[in-house]
Amino acid sequence: MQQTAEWWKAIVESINDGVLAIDREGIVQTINPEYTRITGVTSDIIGKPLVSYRPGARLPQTLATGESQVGVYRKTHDREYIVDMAPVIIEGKIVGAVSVCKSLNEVQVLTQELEQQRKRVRELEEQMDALYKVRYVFEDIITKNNKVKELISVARKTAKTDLPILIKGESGTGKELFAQSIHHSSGRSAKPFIAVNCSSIPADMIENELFGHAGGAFPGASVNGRQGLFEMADGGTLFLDEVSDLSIDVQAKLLRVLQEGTIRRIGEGAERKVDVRIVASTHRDLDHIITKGLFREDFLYRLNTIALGIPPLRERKEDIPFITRSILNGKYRVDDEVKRLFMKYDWPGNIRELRNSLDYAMCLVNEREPISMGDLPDVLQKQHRLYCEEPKVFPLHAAVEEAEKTILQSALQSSGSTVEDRQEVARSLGISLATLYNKMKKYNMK
Ligand SMILES: Nc1ncnc2c1ncn2[C@@H]1O[C@H](COP(=O)(O)OP(=O)(O)OP(=O)(O)O)[C@@H](O)[C@H]1O
Repeated sequence: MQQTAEWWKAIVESINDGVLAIDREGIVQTINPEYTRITGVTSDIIGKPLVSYRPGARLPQTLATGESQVGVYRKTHDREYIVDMAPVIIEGKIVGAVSVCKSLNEVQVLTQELEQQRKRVRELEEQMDALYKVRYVFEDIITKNNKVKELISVARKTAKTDLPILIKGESGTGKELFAQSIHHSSGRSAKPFIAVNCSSIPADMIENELFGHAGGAFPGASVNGRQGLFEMADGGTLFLDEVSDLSIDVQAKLLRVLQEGTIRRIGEGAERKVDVRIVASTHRDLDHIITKGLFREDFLYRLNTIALGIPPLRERKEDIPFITRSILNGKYRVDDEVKRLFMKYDWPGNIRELRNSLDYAMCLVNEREPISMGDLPDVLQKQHRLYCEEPKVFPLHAAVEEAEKTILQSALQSSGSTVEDRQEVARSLGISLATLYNKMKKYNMK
C-alpha cells in the first residue's frame, strides 16, 4: 500500500498539468509542482482547508454536489489558467475532489495551433473543391469571329488527345476559358483541373509547389512530405498560366516531365509516375524571350505541339455586342452612345476589361435605365471625350497625352517587368529608359 501511494504521488508529480486534490473534509491532500508553477500556490497548503487558503475556490462545490466543472477560467493576481474539476468517487461515495489546471498561455498556444490547423483544412477543402470545378465549357466562348471559331474547332479536336497545348494571347483574351473548356471536353474531365499562376508564386517556391517534397527535405518541410500539384492533378490537367515566368531551371524540369512522364519530389531519389496533361499560356512573345536566353527553345518546341493564338478584342470587334449582351444577361442594356464607344475603343485589357467595365456600370445604373456614358469607368469616359465628341475646340495636349498613354499601355502590356524588358520597350518606342519611367510615373502605370 505504501508503495502504491508513492507510485501515485510520483505519477501526479510528473504530469504536465497542475493537480490539486482535497479529501471529503475539504483538506488539501496533494498538489504537484506544476500546480505551483501555474497558480503560485505552494505545498504549504497541504493539510489545510482549501477554503481558508483560497476563499474563492470552486472545488468545494464539486465536492458538495459531485458535479464536474470543465474549462473554468481563473485569474489570481497576474496568473490566468483554465481548470477542470471532478469528484473522486470510491465505491459510489464522494471521498474528495481533484482540480486539474492548465496555464492560459499554453491553452492559447494550443488553441492557436488548432485554429491554424483548422484554417489549413479549410484551405485544402477549398482547393479540393476548386480542383474539380471547371466553370467554363466551349459553349461559353462567345464569338462571331472566324479566327476564334477556327481555334475552338482545333481545340475541340485536340482536347481528346494528351498532347501539350500552348495558348497565346494578351491578358484577358480568354486563355483560361479555353484551357478549362479543353479539360472539360477531354477524357480527363472527371479528374482535377489545376491552374497555377506561374508569375504569382515566388521563384524559390515554385518547384516545391509543382513537385512537392520528401519528409524533412528542407527546414520547414513537412515531416511526412507533401504532394506537389503534379501529383494532385494526376489523371487530369495542369494549367500553367504565364509559363514564361518560370525560371530556366524549372523549365528544364518540366521538359523532363513532358518527356518521361515522371516527377521527383524535392529531396527524394525515386521518380514517381504522373499522368498529367499540360496546357500552358503566355501573353509574351516566347520566340523573343528565347533570344534573350530566358526561355528554353526545346521546352517551347515541346509545349508548342499545338499552339492556339487568341486574337485581342480590338481585332474582333464584331464580338463586342454579343459578349456585352451575354454579360448584361437580359437585365440591362447599353445606350447607343455607349455602343458606339465600345466599338471604337481598343480594349487593352480585352474581354476582362469589357466585363469589368460592365460590372461597374451595372452597379451604378438603375435597372430600368440603359447604361449611359456617365455609368462607365473614368478611363472609358475619357476615351469617349476623345473619340466621340465633336472636337470643336479640343485641347491638343490632352489628345496627345491620351494617345501617348494608349501606346504606352499597349507596349507595356506585351512585355515583362524587368529592367531589360523596360529597356526593350523604350527602344521600340524610340525613347530613353528614363523617359519611359517618367511617363509611366506620370500616367500611374506599373
Ligand atoms: N469569348 C468570350 N466570351 C465570353 N467571355 C469571355 C470570352 N473570353 C474571355 N471571357 C471572359 O473574360 C475574362 C477573362 O478571361 P480569362 O481569364 O480566360 O483570360 P486570360 O487570357 O486567361 O487572362 P490572363 O492572361 O490575365 O490570365 C473572364 O471573365 C472570361 O469569362
